[in-house]
Amino acid sequence: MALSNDVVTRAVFGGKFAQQGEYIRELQEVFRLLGGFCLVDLFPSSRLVRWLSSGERHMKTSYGCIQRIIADVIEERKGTRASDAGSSTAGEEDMLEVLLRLQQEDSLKFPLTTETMAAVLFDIFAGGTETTANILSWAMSELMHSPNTMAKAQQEVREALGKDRAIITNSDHVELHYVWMVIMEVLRLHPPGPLVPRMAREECTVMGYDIPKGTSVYINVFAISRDPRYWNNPEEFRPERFENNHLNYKGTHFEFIPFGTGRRQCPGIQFSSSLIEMALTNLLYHFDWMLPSGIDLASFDMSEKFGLAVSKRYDLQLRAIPHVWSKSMSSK
Ligand code: HEM
Repeated sequence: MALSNDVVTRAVFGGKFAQQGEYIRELQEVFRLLGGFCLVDLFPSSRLVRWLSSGERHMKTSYGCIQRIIADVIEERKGTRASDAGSSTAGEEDMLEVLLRLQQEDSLKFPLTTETMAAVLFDIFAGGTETTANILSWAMSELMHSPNTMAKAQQEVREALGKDRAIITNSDHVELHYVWMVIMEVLRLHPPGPLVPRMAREECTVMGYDIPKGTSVYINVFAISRDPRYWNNPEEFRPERFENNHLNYKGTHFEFIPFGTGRRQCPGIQFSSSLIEMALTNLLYHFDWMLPSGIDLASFDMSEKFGLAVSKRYDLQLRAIPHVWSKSMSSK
C-alpha cells in the first residue's frame, strides 16, 4: 500500500505532502464505509433511517476532511506557482500542475473549479492506490502458494534480465510473457473492483428481471471471472490459461473485465499495468522469498476479506532474502 500511495502521490502532487498520513487514513475510512453494509442504501427515501444511520455522517466527515486537505495542497501549489512565475518546469508536470495550467488557460467547455480539481484528484487516489496494492499482495500470495509458478516466473525474469541488473525499465517487460500471464491470472481471480456500478438509463429487462429506469445495477466481475461456463477449473491459479489465446482486459472480452468496460472503463489501466509489472519484476528479480517461520504451505493464509475491494483478510507477511547470483550466470 505504501508503494502504490507513494507512486500515485508522486504522479499527482510531484512528491510527498505534509498531510499525506492524515489523507491516507481518511481515504481508508472512506473505503471501509463504502464497502460496508449501509441501511440507507436499502431505504434511500426514509428520513428516519437516514437520521439513525451513522455511516452517512461518517462518510461526509471523512470526505470533507479529504477535500479540505486537497484544497490546502492546491492553494499551497498556487502560492508556489505565483512566486516561481517565469521559471519553466516544462516536461516535469505532475497531475496537479496540468490541472492548474488548464484552469489558468480557461479553454475547457466547463469551468475547472478548485472543487472539481479536488474531486478529480480524489478519484485518482481512490481508484489508484488500494487496487494496485491489492493486486501486488495477491500476486505474491498466489506465487508463494504455488512454488512451481514462482520458480517459473523468477526463472523467466532472471534469464531475460541477466545477472546484477541495478535498474529494470519498462522496455524489459516486453520479454516477460510469463510474468504478464501471472498478472492476468491475478486480475481474474482477485479483481480489485469486484462490483462495477451502473445506473439503468432506461427501463429494461435483464435475465427476466424488470429493471426500472434509474436503478443502480452492479456487474459482478468477481463472479464472472470465476464462472465455469467461461473458465476451466476457475478456482485454480493457472497463469498458463492465458497462453496462446487472444484474451485481454481492455474491455471487449466480457468474461474478463477487471478494469470494467465501456465509456466509464478505468482510465488508469496503463498506469497500473506499468506499476504492477515494474514492482513485481523487481520483487522477483532481486529477492528469493520464504514463508515466515512456523508457517508452512498448508497453513499459509489465502482467505479473502470482502468489501469495496476483495483484499487479503490478513496482511501478507513474507521473508525476503536478497538473491545471490551463481558465478555461472551471465550478465546482460
Ligand atoms: C489493478 C489496478 C486497477 C484496477 C483493477 C482498476 C479497476 C477499475 C474498475 C473496475 C473501474 C470501474 C470501471 C467501470 O465502471 O467500467 C475503475 C474506475 C476508475 N479507476 Fe481504476 N483500477 C485500477 C487502477 C487505477 C489507477 C492506477 C488509477 C489512477 C491512477 C485508476 C483510476 C480510476 C478512476 C478515476 C476510475 C473512475 C472512472 C470513471 O468513473 O469514469 N484506477 N477502475
